Parts: sequence; C-alpha cells; structure tokens
Amino acid sequence: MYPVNLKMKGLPCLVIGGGHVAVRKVKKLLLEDAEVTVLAPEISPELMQYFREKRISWQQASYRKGDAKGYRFVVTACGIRQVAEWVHEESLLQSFLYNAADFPPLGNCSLPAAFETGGIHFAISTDGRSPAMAKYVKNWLKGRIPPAFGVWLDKAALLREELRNEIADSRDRERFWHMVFDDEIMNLVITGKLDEAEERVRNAVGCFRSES
Ligand SMILES: C[C@@]1(CC(=O)O)c2cc3[nH]c(cc4nc(cc5[nH]c(cc(n2)[C@H]1CCC(=O)O)[C@@](C)(CC(=O)O)[C@@H]5CCC(=O)O)C(CC(=O)O)=C4CCC(=O)O)c(CCC(=O)O)c3CC(=O)O
Ligand SMILES: NC(=O)C1=CN([C@@H]2O[C@H](COP(=O)(O)OP(=O)(O)OC[C@H]3O[C@@H](n4cnc5c(N)ncnc54)[C@H](O)[C@@H]3O)[C@@H](O)[C@H]2O)C=CC1
Repeated sequence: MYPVNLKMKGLPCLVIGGGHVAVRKVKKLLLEDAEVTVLAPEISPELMQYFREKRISWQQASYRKGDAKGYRFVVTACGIRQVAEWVHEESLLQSFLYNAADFPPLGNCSLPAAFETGGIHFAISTDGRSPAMAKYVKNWLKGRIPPAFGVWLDKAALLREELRNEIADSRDRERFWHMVFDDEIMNLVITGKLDEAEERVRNAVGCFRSES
C-alpha cells in the first residue's frame, strides 16, 4: 500500500451504482469538488436530491462495457461482478484509478476512513481486512487529537515560510524543525502552554540565525 493525497477538484469521476455505498463515495468526492457522474438504473433519494441540485450528473442506465472511458477515477458499488471485471480490464488499458468498493481485489486503490482536524489529515486503513475497525480507529483517534495541534500547525506553517529565507542551510532548517517537534515543546503545546512553546521556538530561531 502506497498512501497518497489526491487533488480531485474538477476531476471527472464515475460512480457505478446508486445505493448507500455509492452515496458515501459520492459525498466524499463532492467534498473535494470533483465532477461526479452516477451511472445506475435507480438512485437513492439522497442522490436524487444531489441530481436535482445539479451537484451530480446521472446516467440512468445499467453499466455497459466501455462506459468508464474518459473518467479519471471510477468506483463500482453496484455489486455485480461482471461490471467490476469490465471496469478492471478498462482500468488496465486506460490507467484510471479504480476503487472496487464491491469487489476490492479487482480495483487498484481503496478508500481509508479519514478525518481532518485543525488542518491535519488522518487516514486509516486495514488494507480491506476490516473496514468497521478502520472506522472505529478513526473515531478513537478523533477524540484524542488535542485541539492545540491545529493552533500549533498554523504557527509552524507561518514560521516555516519565514525561516526558509532566514536559515540559509537546508540541513540547519531540518535540525531546527526536529527540535521544534520534540516531546518537550510538544508537551507544552498539548498542555495548552502555547505562549511558552512559542517563546522557546523563537529563542531557538535566534540561535540558528546567529550560527548561520
Ligand atoms: C476494501 C474497501 C474498498 C473501498 O470501498 O474503498 C472496502 C470494502 C468493503 N467494505 C464492506 C463493508 C463495510 N464498509 C464499511 C465502511 C467503510 N468502508 C470503507 C472502505 C473500504 N471498504 C475499503 C477498505 C478500507 C480499509 O482498508 O480498511 C471506509 C473506511 C471508507 C469509505 O467507504 O469511504 C468506510 C468507513 C467510513 C468512515 O466512517 O470513515 C462498513 C461499516 C459501516 O458502513 O458503518 C462495512 C460493514 C462492516 C464491515 O464489513 O467491516 C464490504 C462488504 C462486506 C460484506 O459484504 O460483508 C466491502 C467489500 C468487501 O470487503 O468485499
Ligand atoms: N466498500 C464499502 O464500503 C462497502 C461495500 N459494500 C458492497 O457494495 C455493493 C453495493 O452495496 P449497496 O450500496 O448496499 O447496494 P444497493 O443494492 O443498495 O445498491 C446497488 C445499486 O446498484 C445499481 N445497479 C444495479 N445494477 C447495476 C448495473 N448493472 N449498473 C449500474 N448500476 C447498477 C442499483 O440501481 C442500485 O442503485 C455490495 O456489493 C456490497 O457488498 C457494502 C458495504 C460497504
């Protein structure tokens, strides 16, 4: 498994099937501003609502061989093996990403249980062995990420831009960031002593600047 973050904005995506699994995949794609087409003879009320609001296109049909052509990300969620086999063959010929939600071994990628908090993205996968466990671990982790992490990320991102020019050497920058994210400073962050943590970082910046 090779984790990767995909930019989906405007990407033509096809979801085959219109039941509850399709709804979950469509929702995630819409959150990323993908261009979504659903292909199914019947769709659930939730998808019908998206269709009426023009947030998705709907091809009211059963899948025919070749229908995936032109799409960059394709999901099968109709539970029909023949359809998944066709899409599998097409994914090999046309190199699109294929999430086989109904027959996972035929696809070339899967979706993790994911969440974002304070600008930090988490993705949990069990490599298809127990999606329910991935969901549980997601919720377990969600409740354990200190809100201060998000505040600290904002500070770190600003400092990172600032220091790119101020600490000339890339190795020094690397050493600096390892120091910022050590347990001592992060424990200050976690216990809400953000001002103290920031002061330590700023002092350290001073040292690095005078060294370089
Ligand atoms: C391989 C994979 C392919 C893919 O869909 O990408 C896949 C496959 C299958 N899932 C099935 C069942 C369930 N899936 C869920 C839920 C989720 N499934 C998701 C991902 C994945 N599911 C990929 C691997 C993820 C990993 O590596 O762990 C999540 C994480 C992400 C998402 O879908 O967006 C999302 C949680 C979202 C969240 O909350 O964040 C639940 C629980 C529920 O719905 O509450 C159940 C019932 C309980 C159970 O079976 O565990 C079945 C039918 C099995 C059968 O017939 O019995 C198959 C097909 C099969 O296994 O053959
Ligand atoms: N990956 C995942 O997270 C999960 C996957 N599954 C699997 O996903 C599949 C779908 O599950 P549900 O959404 O609950 O099913 P469902 O029965 O609610 O929906 C099936 C949909 O496929 C459409 N359909 C039927 N034949 C079609 C065809 N030839 N071409 C295009 N669309 C067609 C139907 O009109 C319907 O909209 C099942 O195989 C199930 O085992 C189930 C749970 C979770």
